[in-house]
Amino acid sequence: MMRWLRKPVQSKEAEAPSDAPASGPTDAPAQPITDESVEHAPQVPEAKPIVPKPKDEGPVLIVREVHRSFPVGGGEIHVLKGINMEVRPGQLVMLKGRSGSGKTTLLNMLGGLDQPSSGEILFRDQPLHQLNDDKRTLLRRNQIGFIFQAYALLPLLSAWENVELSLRMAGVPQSEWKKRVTHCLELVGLGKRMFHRPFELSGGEQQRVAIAKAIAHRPQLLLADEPTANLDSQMGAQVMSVFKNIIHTEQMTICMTTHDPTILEVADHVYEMVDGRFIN
Ligand SMILES: Nc1ncnc2c1ncn2[C@@H]1O[C@H](COP(=O)(O)OP(=O)(O)OP(=O)(O)O)[C@@H](O)[C@H]1O
Repeated sequence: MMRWLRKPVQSKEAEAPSDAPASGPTDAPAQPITDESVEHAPQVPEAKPIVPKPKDEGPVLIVREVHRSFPVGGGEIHVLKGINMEVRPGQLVMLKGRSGSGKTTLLNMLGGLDQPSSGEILFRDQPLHQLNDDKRTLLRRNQIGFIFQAYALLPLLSAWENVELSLRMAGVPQSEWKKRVTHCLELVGLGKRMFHRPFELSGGEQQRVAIAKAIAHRPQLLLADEPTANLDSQMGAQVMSVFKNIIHTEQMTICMTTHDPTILEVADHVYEMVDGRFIN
């Protein structure tokens, strides 16, 4: 479901690119997942760390007593009811819970797409809950990557062009595009599919293009809303394998929502949400 689109929040990602260069680690050598290895991947393959986990310099995200209510009709619906959590560098954190429990509402706030009714969200010590729209847009553009259940690729552009577009939007200098696009597509195992358009790719391959697109500008934090929901179990396992690989090679931190109990075992931490609260 295109859940992010129905929320009354604004993304300015489509506006003119910022001049600020993307920050983050320099290209670590890609540990390519070849098309062959990905296609024959076991359930959830172990990622081989080729560089150490990112140095733990304190939490990437701190969430304190977050509440979120929405006006509905003449009243109000209280969706998040006092969320506390912490995400540390290099972690893969999952939010699990039934439909309607509030996972997407929380993920939107972690990415600065929406703001809490009360409470605090610190992203690398920056108070997301206090930043205005323009500052949150800039922070998202440079430091956060998003992956949606429905891939969100531009259908007329090739995999290459889709990833390149994200570098253009983030204001990354053009001289870096070729190397970075190649690196990201190889990293997700699509070195041989770079010039295919979305309709020429399988669902799993399209999701991997979406991942390459989301990480191209080297965000510190990658947020994914049900990234495996449209995929069969083998393709879902491939996506999880790519996530583990990205954490090690790109020094990123990932927070995702899921319904799928079969992928929970690869998480470093699972928060279970019931009716707007964590029960663990
Ligand atoms: N903008 C909004 N206005 C009113 N209600 C909203 C709004 N956004 C979310 N809600 C409500 O908040 C509740 C939680 O929604 P949310 O999308 O966060 O759940 P979820 O756990 O992500 O569900 P799913 O697994 O189906 O994606 C739902 O009852 C939903 O209708």
